[in-house]
Amino acid sequence: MNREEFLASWNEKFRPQEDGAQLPPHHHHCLGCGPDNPHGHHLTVHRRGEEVHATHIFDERHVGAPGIAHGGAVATVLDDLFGYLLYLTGGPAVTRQLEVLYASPVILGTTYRLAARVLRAEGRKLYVEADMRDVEGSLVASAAALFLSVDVTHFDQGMPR
Ligand SMILES: CCCCCCCCCCCC(=O)SCCNC(=O)CCNC(=O)[C@H](O)C(C)(C)COP(=O)(O)OP(=O)(O)OC[C@H]1O[C@@H](n2cnc3c(N)ncnc32)[C@H](O)[C@@H]1OP(=O)(O)O
Repeated sequence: MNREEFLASWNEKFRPQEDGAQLPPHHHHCLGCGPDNPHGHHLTVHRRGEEVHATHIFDERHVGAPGIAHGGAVATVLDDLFGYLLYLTGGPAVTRQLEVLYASPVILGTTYRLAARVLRAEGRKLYVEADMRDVEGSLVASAAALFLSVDVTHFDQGMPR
């Protein structure tokens, strides 16, 4: 994606989102949610009140120990889910710090439910938390992160030169 295409999608992505709405992917090749990334998680995320929710099944592409999701893949999904809170807070930000608690193994081929929320905002700082549970409601992982808001020039660093 070039800079012009990225900017063109900006206003559409950060418009107000109704409760219940499916939120747009960060971009089409995003590792967490891009529908066109063959290595990605293809997360589908909805607004639920002041939270964002997703249902996810990890597969063989995300394996760590046999039959168990790699911890980095779990962190990727939690981090990307945090990125959806930005549609509720109204502007782009990036992860400055991410902490993941792995409560029990995440089993491939199993359905998990994820939810994320903003704890507080202080200037550019956005403190967020998320949890991932099995269908019985038991916690398998949780995360806390600090996002820092950025302006569009931040993303120039990744654009083709
Ligand atoms: C279309 C969709 C697009 C939207 C894109 C969404 C995509 C979502 C994808 C999922 C999320 C990602 O993976 S994002 C990708 C991974 N993250 C990144 O690549 C970020 C790499 N890091 C950076 O570029 C930089 O470190 C920044 C921009 C995050 C921050 O740099 P900076 O702007 O210079 O900030 P800095 O001055 O250091 O700190 C700002 C303030 O925060 C405080 N601060 C800094 N760290 C901490 C800390 N750990 N705990 C408390 N406070 C802290 C500082 O003291 C300071 O406070 P004070 O003095 O002001 O009080």
